[in-house]
Amino acid sequence: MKTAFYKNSLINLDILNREDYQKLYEDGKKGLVTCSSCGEQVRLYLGIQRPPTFYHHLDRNSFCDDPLVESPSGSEEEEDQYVERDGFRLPKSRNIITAEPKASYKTAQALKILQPFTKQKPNSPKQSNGYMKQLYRAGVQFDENQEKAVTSTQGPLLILAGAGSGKTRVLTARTAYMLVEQNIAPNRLMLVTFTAKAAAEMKKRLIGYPGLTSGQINSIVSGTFHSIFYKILLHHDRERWSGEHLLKKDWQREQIVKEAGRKLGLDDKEFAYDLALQQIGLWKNTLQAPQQVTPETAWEEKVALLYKDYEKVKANNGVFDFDDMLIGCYQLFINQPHLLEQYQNRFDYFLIDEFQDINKVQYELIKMLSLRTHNVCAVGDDDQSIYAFRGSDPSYLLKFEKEFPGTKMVILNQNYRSPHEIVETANTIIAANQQRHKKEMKAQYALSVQPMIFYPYDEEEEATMILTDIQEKIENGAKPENFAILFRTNTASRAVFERLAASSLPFKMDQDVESFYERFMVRGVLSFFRLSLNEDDSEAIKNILPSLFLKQSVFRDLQAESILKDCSMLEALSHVKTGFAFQEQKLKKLVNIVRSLSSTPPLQAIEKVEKELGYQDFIKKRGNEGNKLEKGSDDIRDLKVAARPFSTIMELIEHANHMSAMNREIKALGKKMDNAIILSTIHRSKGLEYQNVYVLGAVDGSIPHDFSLDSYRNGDPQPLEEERRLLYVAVTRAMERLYLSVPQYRRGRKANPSRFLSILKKEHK
Ligand SMILES: Nc1ncnc2c1ncn2[C@@H]1O[C@H](COP(=O)(O)OP(=O)(O)OP(=O)(O)O)[C@@H](O)[C@H]1O
Repeated sequence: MKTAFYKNSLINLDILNREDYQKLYEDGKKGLVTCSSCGEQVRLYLGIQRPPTFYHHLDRNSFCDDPLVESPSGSEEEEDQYVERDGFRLPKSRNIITAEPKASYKTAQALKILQPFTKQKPNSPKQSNGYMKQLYRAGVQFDENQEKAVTSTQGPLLILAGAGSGKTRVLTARTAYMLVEQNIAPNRLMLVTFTAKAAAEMKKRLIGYPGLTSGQINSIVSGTFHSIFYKILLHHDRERWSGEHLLKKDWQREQIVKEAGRKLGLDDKEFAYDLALQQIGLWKNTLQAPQQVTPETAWEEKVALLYKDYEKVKANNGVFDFDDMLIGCYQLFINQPHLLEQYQNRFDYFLIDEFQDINKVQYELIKMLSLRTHNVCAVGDDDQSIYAFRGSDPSYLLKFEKEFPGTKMVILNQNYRSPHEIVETANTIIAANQQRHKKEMKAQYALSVQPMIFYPYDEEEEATMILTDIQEKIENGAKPENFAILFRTNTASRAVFERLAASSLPFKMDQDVESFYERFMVRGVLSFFRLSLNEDDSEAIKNILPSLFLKQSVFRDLQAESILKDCSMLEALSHVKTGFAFQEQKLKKLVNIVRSLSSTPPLQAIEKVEKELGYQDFIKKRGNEGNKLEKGSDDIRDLKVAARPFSTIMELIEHANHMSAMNREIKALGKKMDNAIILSTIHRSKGLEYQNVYVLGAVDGSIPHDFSLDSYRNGDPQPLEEERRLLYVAVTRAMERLYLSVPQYRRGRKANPSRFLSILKKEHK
């Protein structure tokens, strides 16, 4: 059904502005839309599987005929036939207008897969015997290459394992094989994983393998680089490296750099200290001491000064951070060669997972420890290297054969996770990367269900369409834990979060994701709104000070002023003496502008804050502070999209409060929840698999991220290649179905489909 009654008018989906679909969808749920024929309540279907249509709420499968379409009278000008009502452009008459369709609905598209599926069973191992036979009998199968990777235990070995090719299976079987078949003492083996979770998963799998005792499994030296090397440090200097001296929390580290920043005259709330710490971590992980750093930008120059101070303060107070665990061990081995020798003799075999994400200090540690035996087994996939911003360097994987002479290489290219259609899509995407070992994944089966690209109008509709799709699938028997919604950066998940929070579906997300409305820039704008509603909101006053270029110490002056002059905190701003006539003048004008916000509709109010209260200038200034991943201006554009459904700032503030509370609640619940839809960044999804995967925002600027496009324009193609790998990682998480979302508008502007998808269309049409 294309037509319905809404706000006393007959509306037609083909003519309605596309941006109004979402509102119509929501009003349908409130019972405000009725059938054009029978008068029953109808709702708008906004999903992926079918084009938008009205359906009867009480009986979804019964549809009435649309009324006969009448031609518009030729005398009236087209525009005269419409009336604006509540921001909606509605036809004046109760007849349907058959004008040119204004909507640009684009039907979801199944990617046609050119390469037909040919069932090519991977070679079975020629003649497995000994422990391998036992594994087979226990139901753990291997193909020829997997078995080769398991049983080639002597000398350096590089296992290039594509996505879903069973590298976890191979690593665990190899460990078991060495212990049972080759009688290697478990404590001669070092097994390094990227996360503690992966190490636990490996142990869990090992317990299920034949011939192993839990005593043996527990004697293996396994864990992350940090956990293993920290134990070594503790063993040699328990006092210095005691856990109580560890800066466990980000805020502890931030406190030190902030203190250093104050000495440099940097503002606490204004300077991007989180990013500064990330940069310091990157320098540390690439073994660049403070005096060795060569800053490339003015921002890096400031961070380099903070780095110097940070290290000095830590040393003076006898505290250390996580990065120091690896650097400390590296220095221990360099300064005390006899200890290095001791550990070289202690370990015979090294198994390193996720080798593509190894950084310099980790690499150097393994290199020096394995000098005696060269028994290093590196497992990795250069196509899944996505942590360069943290100092990871896939070139260690690419140059492994050179660095470890006599390396044997095994390529695992059978994908056991996903059907042919998904594997082919992933192959096509990643083939465009220049810097990689060329390899093509082969699927084991085809599903005849193609990955889909769908085209929501914007982020809001994207969230609605995905939720509809999930609900449909759950009604057909799927479980919430079968779904993952993946995105490039956390801010991109706002609309999906809001839609899920309003539904009864269980979902969970990473613990460190702050609510969109708590983001620094967003909080700043909302604080102006809060002040317009309550002129004594002291939290809001504190939050707006940075954007007025006032120090936090001004807060105390304002408190005093408001008592002395018996005025509100907001009014007190007009009495602040900054010593700059221009600034004082601005503060005087500010009070009335802030007051006027309470009666301004949210979108205009945001613009007022930007233009009349100088927020745009503030963002521009902060934009120079080196943050290349998250721009303040993007947050404000996101806020405008989020604010669209609200007619007053009071409503918007209530919504923001509610969403922040939901964020805390979901995080608290999430820890205990296993059966839930997963909301995750692509980075965090690595190594995991889900039946149904939705990838948000497959548009330029999101994937690939804007900053990588900037780098590309400036002649550096590396970040763009990493972005392509990110899409590859996202796509290869899907075990059955994959949906790529290409919103037509993002952050209020027309968006272009991700350049990474153009090859799919070319190849697959
Ligand atoms: N030889 C095999 N036969 C059948 N199934 C297999 C085989 N090898 C691996 N699998 C299955 O394939 C899936 C993917 O394996 P695994 O999770 O070990 O892949 P991975 O290489 O670690 O993936 P990624 O790097 O993409 O995270 C798992 O469900 C695993 O049980």
